[in-house]
Formats: sequence, structure tokens, C-alpha cells
Amino acid sequence: MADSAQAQKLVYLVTGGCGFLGEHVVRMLLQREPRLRELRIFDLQLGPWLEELKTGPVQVTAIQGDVTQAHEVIAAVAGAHVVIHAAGLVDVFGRASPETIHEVNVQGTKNVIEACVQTGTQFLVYTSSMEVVGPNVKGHPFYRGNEDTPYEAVHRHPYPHSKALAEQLVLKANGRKVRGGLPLVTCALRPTGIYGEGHQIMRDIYYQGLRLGGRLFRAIPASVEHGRVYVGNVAWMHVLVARELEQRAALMGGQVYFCYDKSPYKSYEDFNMEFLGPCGLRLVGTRPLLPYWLLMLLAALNALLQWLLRPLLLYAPLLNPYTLAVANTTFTVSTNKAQRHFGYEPLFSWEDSRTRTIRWVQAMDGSAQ
Ligand SMILES: NC(=O)c1ccc[n+]([C@@H]2O[C@H](COP(=O)([O-])OP(=O)(O)OC[C@H]3O[C@@H](n4cnc5c(N)ncnc54)[C@H](O)[C@@H]3O)[C@@H](O)[C@H]2O)c1
Ligand SMILES: CC(C)CCC[C@@H](C)[C@H]1CC[C@H]2[C@@H]3[C@H](O)C=C4C[C@@H](O)CC[C@]4(C)[C@H]3CC[C@]12C
Repeated sequence: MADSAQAQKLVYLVTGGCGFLGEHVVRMLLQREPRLRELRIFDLQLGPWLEELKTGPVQVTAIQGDVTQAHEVIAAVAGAHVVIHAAGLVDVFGRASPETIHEVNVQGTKNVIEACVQTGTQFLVYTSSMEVVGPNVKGHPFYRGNEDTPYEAVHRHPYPHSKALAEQLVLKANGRKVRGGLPLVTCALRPTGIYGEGHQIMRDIYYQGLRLGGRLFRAIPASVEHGRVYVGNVAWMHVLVARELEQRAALMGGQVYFCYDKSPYKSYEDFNMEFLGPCGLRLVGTRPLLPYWLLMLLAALNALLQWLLRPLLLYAPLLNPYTLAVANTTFTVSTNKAQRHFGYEPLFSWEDSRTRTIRWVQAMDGSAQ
């Protein structure tokens, strides 16, 4: 008993802890980090599910706050041993302005780094993205690459641009002296397209399929591979990195790691069918039903409509020139860097990840389309 009381000494802060990934990180920490004394969850919007966590042995502190507000971030970070910075504005559909995306993703990350430095927090894990590498605007394939694979990263879209700038800030901050004189240890995790329970885009596509009479129409050739990783494994990587950063600071500090697991290499649409198929949806066509030039035209039309309608309403469909380019460019990773550096093995097999995701889709209310 005395041992476990003594062992429970760490204070963790998860920014964006109520988001899709953040919730999984929070739950994983509570299950798999026995040294936790307090878990602070910082988010713009707090989820009602947090209440149920407050009855456990770890003190769960919910903090409604905005990463763009430096004073709010400092107050949340003060006294934390580890910060997992997963808050971000994930928008590739033109819902938010480029300035807002920059403010949240870049200035927000600067605020987190400065808060660590000012308050003496030594360990910072940043949720980056595969998008800091690519796909690039030239449509170059990244075929089962790793962290060292050369690739021409060119960003024109505000979201990947902001993630790339934020990642650079985090990596550059590694080694800075925090209050008390110890060095800040940082690293960045780069998930590919995350899937699993709570994935909003999967939900949208499922409902779209239901509205279309249980059908989805193939738009992307089956040969285009899109990297995907299960949310539980991404969360597990965050927990492991946070745990190992202290012991392996020299090796892991300033490093980037792709998030990977045993999810199969498939096109975006074929991969989604692994879950949507067993839930009654069918992907029509072995080849794209529309020629690529027509899809590009439709995507451009959507972008034009978005611009024209902006004063009246927000028109933000899934298809736009950027999402089409991402879905239509092979981008997959094959690496074991996380295994070599901190012993990562996926916690969930592909079969588990698939079953859990299917169960979640099945539990959705089909009438809520
Ligand atoms: N979803 C993916 O496929 C994917 C892939 C790679 C990387 N990522 C990264 O993972 C992180 C989490 O993404 P997600 O998919 O869970 O998105 P999400 O939108 O579900 O979660 C982001 C969370 O951040 C919070 N947030 C946004 N602005 C904030 C602000 N100003 N202050 C405080 N909190 C704020 C949101 O309220 C939300 O809860 C992001 O940094 C994203 O860039 C996501
Ligand atoms: C062209 C249509 C037929 C299909 C549109 C699908 C499109 C909305 C999907 C395809 C790929 C998706 C992105 C990809 O999985 C990886 C990421 C990285 C992450 O950091 C943020 C989300 C994002 C950009 C996904 C967004 C949705 C995309 C573009």
C-alpha cells in the first residue's frame, strides 16, 4: 500500500484531452500509468464523460481553457511533470480561417513550450502529424517510408503548414533550460490517418452511405495506399513516450516518430470498408466511377462555392482540391524507430482494432443521419 501511494507521484497534463485522440490518451493514461497522481485535462470544450473519471484513484482535473491564451496555459502547466500537447485545430475543409489555424496550432504550441520553460516542466510530447512530411502539393508518393526517407515537403495548405511550424518549434525547444535549470526534453509523434472509436470523418462517411441507400461510390483507385493507424495504438505510443522520455532523454529528445501499427496498407476507401462493410455498406465499383479530371473539377467547384457562399453560410464538403490530393497520393509508413528507441509494440492487434471500430460503427444510431 505504502509502495503504491509512493509510486503515485506524477502530474500529467493533456491538452486537447477531450478530442478524438485526446480522450483515448486520457483513458489510456488512467489505465496504464500507475505512477499518476493527478491528470489534468485541458480543452476548449470539456466532455461530460470526464465526470465518470473523477471517481477513480487518480485526481482528474478538468480545465476549460484555450491554448492561444498564454496565461491559461501557464496556469494549467504549472506543477506538471509531463505535458502531452494534443490540442489542435484539425481542419482541411475550410471551416476555419488560415489565421485561426495558425493561432491555435502554432501560437498555441509556442505558449505550451514557453509555459514549460517558465514553470519548470521538463517533458513535452507533441502530437504532430504525417502531414508535416506529406503528401506534398506535387503528388509525390511516399511509399512505406520511414523517419529518414527523403521527401520534398512542400506545404500550401494552412493545416499541414501549421503542424510543420509547430513541430519545428517543439524540436528546437529540446534542450532549453526550464525554470530550475534542467533541460527541456521534447519529442514529436506523427500519426498517419487515425481511425477508431470516435472518428468524426468515419461517422460522416457512414451516414453519407446510409443516405445513399447503403452505397458508397469509389472515387480513388484501389492502388493508392493511404497510411492509417488505430487510435488506441496512437494513444499507447503517447503514454509510452511520456513514460520513457526521462530515462532515455539523450536518445529520444528532439526526435520524431511516426505512429504505426499492423493496420493493412490500403486505399482510403478500401480501408474504411473494413468497418463500414460489416455494417451494411457497399463500395460500388472496382475502379473510380468518375475520371480524375472530373473529380478535380468537382473539387474546384466546391472550393469556389465555399468562397462564394462564405458571407451567407459555411459550405464545407469532404471533397475539395486538398482532400482529393491527399486521398489520391500514396503515403504510407514502414518503420520500427519507436520500437528501437522506446520498446513500442502495438497494444491492439489489427483484428482487435478492426473489431472495436466495427462495434463502434454498429452502435451508431442509423436514424441520426
Ligand atoms: N485525426 C487524425 O487523423 C490525426 C492525424 C494526425 C495527427 N493528428 C493530430 O492529433 C491531434 C488531435 O486530433 P484529433 O483528431 O483528436 O482532433 P479533435 O478535433 O478531435 O481534437 C482536438 C482537440 O483540441 C481541442 N482544441 C482545439 N482548439 C483548442 C484551443 N484553442 N485550446 C484548447 N483546446 C483546443 C478541441 O476542442 C479538441 O477537443 C491534433 O493535434 C491533430 O493535428 C490527428
Ligand atoms: C476524395 C474523397 C473521395 C475522399 C475524401 C477523403 C478525405 C476527406 C480524407 C482522405 C485522407 C484524410 C486525411 C488523412 O487521413 C490524414 C490526415 C492527417 C491529420 O493530421 C488530419 C486529418 C487528415 C488530413 C485526414 C483528413 C481527411 C482526409 C483528407
